[in-house]
Amino acid sequence: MTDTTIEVAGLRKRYGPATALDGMTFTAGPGLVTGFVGPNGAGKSTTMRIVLGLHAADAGQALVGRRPYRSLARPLMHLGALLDASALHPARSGRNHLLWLAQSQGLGSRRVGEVMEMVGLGPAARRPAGGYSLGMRQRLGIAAALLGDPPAIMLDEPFNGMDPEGVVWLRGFLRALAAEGRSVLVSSHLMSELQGMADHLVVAGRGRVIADSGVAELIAAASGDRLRVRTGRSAPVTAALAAAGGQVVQEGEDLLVVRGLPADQAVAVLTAAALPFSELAPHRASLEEAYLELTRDAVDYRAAS
Ligand SMILES: Nc1ncnc2c1ncn2[C@@H]1O[C@H](COP(=O)(O)OP(=O)(O)OP(=O)(O)O)[C@@H](O)[C@H]1O
Repeated sequence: MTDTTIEVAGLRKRYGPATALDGMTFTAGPGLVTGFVGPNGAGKSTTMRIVLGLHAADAGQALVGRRPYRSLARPLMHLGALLDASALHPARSGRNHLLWLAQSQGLGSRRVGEVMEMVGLGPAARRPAGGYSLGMRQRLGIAAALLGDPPAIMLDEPFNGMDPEGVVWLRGFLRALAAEGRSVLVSSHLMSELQGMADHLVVAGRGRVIADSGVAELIAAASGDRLRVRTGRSAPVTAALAAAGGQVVQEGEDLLVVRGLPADQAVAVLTAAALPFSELAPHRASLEEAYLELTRDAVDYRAAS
C-alpha cells in the first residue's frame, strides 16, 4: 500500500476576529490510528476541512501522500473522509447516495454493495437515508469514505450518536483498517472512545498542537510512580508506608494512593507488619486522566463548576 501520510504543517486560519488555527502541525502516519482530540473550538474540524481543500488556510499547508488533496485526480482513492454525517439527500436511499458518489469517481456499483456490507448497513441499503438514525448516518458516511479503498481515512467525530454496540464495532473496524497499513485520523472529544483503540494522540488546544505522543507514553507519564493500596486498616497501613518513605494520601474510605515507594517494597513492609490489604498495584491512568492533565490550561469553554 502506498504511504499516504496525512500531514499538516504550520496551518493558520482566522475567521474574522477569531483565530481558529494558530500553527497546527502534525502527521498521521500509516499503520496507526491517530486520535485527534481537544476541547470544543480547538480547531479539529477546521484542520480537517483544510486537509480536504474545503477551506483555504491563511498560511501553512496540508498534504495527503505529499500532495494537496485538491490536486488529486481521483481523491476518494487517496483519502476517504467523513466530516458531516447529515450531509445527504433525505429522500435518497443509502445505496443510491453511495452510487451517486461512486459514479462521480468512476467507481462501479459492486463496490457500493461491498462497503454497505462492511459497515453493517446491508439490510437498510434501500431505505431513504432521511430515516436513518444518527448512528446509521455515521455508518453511511464511513462507507462513503471507504468507497475508493483509500490508504488514508479521516473521520470527524465518527462515534457521535453511536450506541454502545456501534462504538465497539467502530473501534475494531478502525483498528483493522490501520492493521492493513492505512493512515487513520479520528477526531473525538471523548477519551473513552479512543481508549484501547488509538496508537497515537494529537491533542489540540486553541488552534495548535499541545501534545503529540504515543498513547502508551502519555498514559505512563500521567500514571506517575503511584501505587493504589486498598485496605480496611488505613491508619496503621498509612503509618507503616510513611515510615518506609512513602507519601500517602487517603483517596477513599479504604483506598490509599502512595508515591515514592516501589510496589515490591510496599508489599514487603505490609507483610512484615502483618497488615492486611486486598489490592496493591501501580496506578494506571486512564486516557481521560492523561488528557485532562494535558489540556488543563487550554480549555476555553469550561462549564462552571
Ligand atoms: N465557518 C466558520 N466561521 C467562523 N468561525 C468559525 C468557523 N469555523 C470554525 N470557526 C471557529 O474556529 C474555532 C475552531 O473551530 P473548530 O470547529 O475547528 O473546532 P473543533 O476543535 O472542531 O471544535 P468541536 O470539538 O466543538 O467540534 C472556533 O472558535 C470556531 O468558532
